[in-house]
Amino acid sequence: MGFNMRDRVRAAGHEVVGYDRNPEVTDVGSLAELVERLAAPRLVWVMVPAGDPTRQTIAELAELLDEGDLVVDGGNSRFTDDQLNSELLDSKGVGYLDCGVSGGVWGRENGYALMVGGTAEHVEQAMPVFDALRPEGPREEGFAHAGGVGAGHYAKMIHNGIEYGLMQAYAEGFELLEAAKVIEDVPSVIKAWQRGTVVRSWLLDLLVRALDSDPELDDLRGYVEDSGEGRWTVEEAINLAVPAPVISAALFSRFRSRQEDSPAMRAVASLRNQFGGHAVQHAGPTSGSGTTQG
Ligand SMILES: O=C(O)[C@H](O)[C@@H](O)[C@H](O)[C@H](O)COP(=O)(O)O
Repeated sequence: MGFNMRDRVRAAGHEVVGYDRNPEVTDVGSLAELVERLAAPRLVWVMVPAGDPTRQTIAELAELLDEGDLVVDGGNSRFTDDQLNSELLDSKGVGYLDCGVSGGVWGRENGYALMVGGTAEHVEQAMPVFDALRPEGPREEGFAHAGGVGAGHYAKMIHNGIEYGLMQAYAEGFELLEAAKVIEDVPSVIKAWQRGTVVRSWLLDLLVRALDSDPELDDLRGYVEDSGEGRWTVEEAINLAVPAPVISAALFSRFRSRQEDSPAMRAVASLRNQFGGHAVQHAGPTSGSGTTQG
């Protein structure tokens, strides 16, 4: 993603020096070299995996940068990391902004929506780069200064929680259409929702795109990873006592997708058999084929 963002910022006429551990895409051999190549005051955009990789990169930058420089963490860091990163850099006179970035692999062409946390002064310093990255059109439709340090990543976390819920709703609708005998052409129904309907959206457009090349989605296994944002959203819902049943269910559906078989459902089947003598299916080579009464 950083690679695409570099291209977009360059295309807007800015000097960009990129460092990546992959020698095929990097412009320089180290962070130290990157800092040397840029004239102060510098803006360093960190776009690495959340957690330790981001924390370590920022700690290294704190040693290399000069007073007046600015670091933007554009990764999907947890918002609670931002205060620590900001304090560390502040002790060296280096500014810090956290920036939630949405747009994925399409952002290079369409622009990236940006949600930023930090001081107004730092936001102003970085605005030429934000303007280069955000989608064309009114700034407020693809950019928000959401609040102080942490607000950008908080906004992105909630955005991603919503993303989980929306995807899950489309997915369940897809399965229901597939299961119904009365529907003869599932992709055409979903395609027809793209214009005029209440549920039209970019995610729906992407589902149509996926169905164009694989009408029953049977090239894929129903196995879904997560990279943290949905979990943090649910944790935050618990902390704030805000009911978030849709996002929670969407997160748990992903966990369920990774199980070959469900221990919980084995327990339910077993109990139903214990108290009511209801039929169960037995595991083993003939798994699923035999049922017995308790
Ligand atoms: O807005 C975006 O561009 C996406 O949300 C992007 O940030 C990424 O695709 C998600 O982080 C995936 O999140 P999960 O791995 O948790 O599904």
